[in-house]
Amino acid sequence: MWELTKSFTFEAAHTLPITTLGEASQEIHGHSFRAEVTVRGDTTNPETGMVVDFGVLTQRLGEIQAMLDHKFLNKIEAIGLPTLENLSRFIYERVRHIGHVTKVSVHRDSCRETCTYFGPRD
Ligand SMILES: Nc1nc2c(c(=O)[nH]1)N=C([C@H](O)[C@H](O)COP(=O)(O)OP(=O)(O)OP(=O)(O)O)CN2
Ligand SMILES: [Zn+2]
Repeated sequence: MWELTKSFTFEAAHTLPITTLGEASQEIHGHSFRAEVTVRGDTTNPETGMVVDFGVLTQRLGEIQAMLDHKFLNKIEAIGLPTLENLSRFIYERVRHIGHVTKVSVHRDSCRETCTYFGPRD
């Protein structure tokens, strides 16, 4: 079994109305985010030797990055409130068709925070 991981970064603004961190989080402000998508496979395609072509991942993650980079995340209705939980699920739902996506992590390194989504419970 193999797991392949590809990451991308995006810079985005948000506001979180409800947090114990107070006013700074409630004002509109920006962060650098780093997202990692992991795809699992038991077999490789005998013609390519690959579980999934990183080129396919690069293409799809580029499209998702364009949806998020330099955006005000609160305006993207499909995210909901722009927490790391909702961001990781938003990305998972847009990449899951590529293969067996086991997890999507979103890191906010400046805060030393990471959230990982493993998909819905069966
Ligand atoms: N379960 C969660 N809890 C919290 C989340 C979250 O996504 N999931 N997010 C926050 C805050 O947005 C987060 O902690 C960042 O806080 P913020 O005030 O925006 O960050 P800083 O100013 O410290 O960040 P810098 O990038 O260093 O300026 C709270 N809880
Ligand atoms: Zn924030």
